[in-house]
Amino acid sequence: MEAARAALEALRARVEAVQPDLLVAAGALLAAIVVLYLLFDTLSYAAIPSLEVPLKQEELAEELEAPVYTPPKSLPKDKIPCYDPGTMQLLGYAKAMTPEEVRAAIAKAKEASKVWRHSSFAQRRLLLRILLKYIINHQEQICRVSSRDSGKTPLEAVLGEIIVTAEKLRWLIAEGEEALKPQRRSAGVMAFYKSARVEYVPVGVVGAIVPWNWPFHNIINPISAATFAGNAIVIKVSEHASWCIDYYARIVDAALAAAGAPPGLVQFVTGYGDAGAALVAGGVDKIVFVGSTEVGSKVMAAAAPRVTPVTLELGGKDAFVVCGDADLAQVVPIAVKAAFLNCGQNCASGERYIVERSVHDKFCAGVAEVARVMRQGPALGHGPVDAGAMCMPGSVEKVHRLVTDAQSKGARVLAGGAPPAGAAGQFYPPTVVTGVTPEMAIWHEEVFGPVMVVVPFDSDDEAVALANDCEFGLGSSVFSGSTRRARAIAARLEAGMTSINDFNATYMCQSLPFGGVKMSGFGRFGGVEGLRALCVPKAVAEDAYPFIKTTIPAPWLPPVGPVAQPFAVALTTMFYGPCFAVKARGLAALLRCLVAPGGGGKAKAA
Ligand SMILES: NC(=O)c1ccc[n+]([C@@H]2O[C@H](COP(=O)([O-])OP(=O)(O)OC[C@H]3O[C@@H](n4cnc5c(N)ncnc54)[C@H](O)[C@@H]3O)[C@@H](O)[C@H]2O)c1
Repeated sequence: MEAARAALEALRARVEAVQPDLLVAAGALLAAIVVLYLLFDTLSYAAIPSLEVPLKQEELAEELEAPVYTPPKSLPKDKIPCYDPGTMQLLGYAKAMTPEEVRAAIAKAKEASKVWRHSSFAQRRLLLRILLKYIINHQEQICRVSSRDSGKTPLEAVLGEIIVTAEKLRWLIAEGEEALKPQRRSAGVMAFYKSARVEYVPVGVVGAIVPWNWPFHNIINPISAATFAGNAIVIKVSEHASWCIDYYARIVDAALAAAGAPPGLVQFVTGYGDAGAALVAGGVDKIVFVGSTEVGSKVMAAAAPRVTPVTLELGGKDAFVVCGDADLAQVVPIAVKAAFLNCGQNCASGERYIVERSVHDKFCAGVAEVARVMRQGPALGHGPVDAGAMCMPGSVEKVHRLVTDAQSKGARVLAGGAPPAGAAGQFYPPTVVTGVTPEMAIWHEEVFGPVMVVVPFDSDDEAVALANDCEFGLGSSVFSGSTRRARAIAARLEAGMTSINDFNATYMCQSLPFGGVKMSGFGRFGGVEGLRALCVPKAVAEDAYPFIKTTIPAPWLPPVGPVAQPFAVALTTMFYGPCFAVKARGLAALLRCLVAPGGGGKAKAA
């Protein structure tokens, strides 16, 4: 013991003697590594081309001087009126493209796709890096243009247009190639001498149809994934957010040119439903539709004659389950964001709040208090607001119809509940409704507006039943102080995505697939699955060893003899027999076949 202690003391003394030198050397090495890394990082950033995208006066202006727009009885066929939904000021007109023009755009994209499919991942990454650099350096501008066209507040624009887009680009740059690399697969038993793999081959031209709720993210999301997968893309934007596309298309075009991509790789289509229909029927190789369930089913039917594959990202009515043991101080602000972000105009918006009875009243009081103090107004030029305008004409009326229907059937409105009198823009206030029953339309219909519906539950089974009592199944959330309990509830929810103790956290993890079940659609967009869905998963098998190649066994060579089938049966038994004895029986039968008359191919000679 004494000897060990002495040895330890001696060792400590020796380490202490050299320690200062070692520390200095290690510190210097670390500093050198950090400096080198920072130098490399700065130089590689500087090497990414910076885009020059000229802006128009109205894209730069915080406040506009423009006439107020009064929607006409019938819309012009050849152009789309664009206006700021917060002030109703006319921004201008976008072209309503004809079906012929859409087909011409597809043809251009097809030509470009023939070149781009052979591009390297390094070139595709460069394209995304150029985009990311521009986006990060011009966030406020991109957001201002989105806010003006769609009514969202500048803060909401950063959250929904920029952050998720930046994360998507970062993920594709960091992990996209890994997801699309050929993947080795097992060759099986009878093909033991083969090497098998899946190659992810670009489909060609992706046709994407997107809604208006996040006009920047909704275009960069499919453009980045489609081009990274080696495709061209024709993207049909919504007639309710077409003004901003002029600027966003200039960004994309400049990035394509700087990355050396073929002209025509990304084509924008502005127009009404007929332009979308022309895109679906126009011979694209894959359709990604993001929009309502009603139009999504039409798109699916229209894609059927050409058997064009479709991914459908449709409506949602997310359940937000709050257990009695959840931390309400954490939950209430998240619940408010989940319901009211972008005026609730999100496919994955919290709509149905299912709250354990023990905390139901406290939860309602908390969210209603926040909803009541939220200021609403035009997004730009009038000081900060917490909620902006609703983008689509008719949305305010639709939301109000659902709220008043519920009220007339006994529901209670704790906050909001009526559009502000005399407001120039399309506003509906953050609204909290309780006492909702399944007889009310608001329990079933997608509101797509700033309305939080709260219902109580008494047992976890009831919470799950309430959450699943819905035609949609896109996102969902469960909050509980017990992770085990939250996971158990989450596992039973009929939804494509679930966040535990958070809302929509799955979307911040861009490696995850995005999509729903039931009437929320099928197929996945985003993540590894979404990226691969923009490719043909081509199966390839080849000889694994140069000295073994496939030959047709002699008994099977025509004209076949009587042992041809017994030989096949024996071979099957030998390879797939469930135990060694059965396999041995197969081998014995195989040998018998080979020595039988005609077994060595003599039948042919005969
Ligand atoms: N699941 C998701 O990822 C997701 C994301 C955002 C929005 N949404 C859903 O989108 C809906 C709101 O968006 P919207 O009102 O723009 O949806 P929408 O279905 O009315 O329109 C979507 C797009 O389809 C086009 N279109 C219309 N008729 C068409 C046709 N016959 N053929 C082809 N295209 C046609 C429109 O011009 C528009 O560009 C909500 O239901 C929302 O839940 C879903």
